[in-house]
Amino acid sequence: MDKTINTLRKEVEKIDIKLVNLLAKRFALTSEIGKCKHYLGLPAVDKSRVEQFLKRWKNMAKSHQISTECIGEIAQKIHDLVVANHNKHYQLIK
Ligand SMILES: O=C(O)C(=O)C[C@]1(C(=O)O)C=C[C@@H](O)C=C1
Repeated sequence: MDKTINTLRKEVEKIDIKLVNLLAKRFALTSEIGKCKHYLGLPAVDKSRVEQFLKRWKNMAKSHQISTECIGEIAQKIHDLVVANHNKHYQLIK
């Protein structure tokens, strides 16, 4: 049993590393988007893109049979962090 829990934890840790690496890549890309928005005079939030983003995440949650509410909260948090970063670094229009 001890061996099982340790093996499972090792797998979880590997996934955590992948998740954080992917998040770092996503934040780097959205930061570039923030720079583009600054030069193009666009606002930090793009409502239609947020809706698509949340819908995409929730659909993926459904296909994996995991909570759409939980995935929606994670997606919303990521979006809010991106918008905060856009506003902090690029002072985009509201
Ligand atoms: O695509 C953009 O315009 C972004 O700034 C990226 C992003 C996202 O994290 O996916 C964040 C803020 C916008 O409201 C929409 C989408």
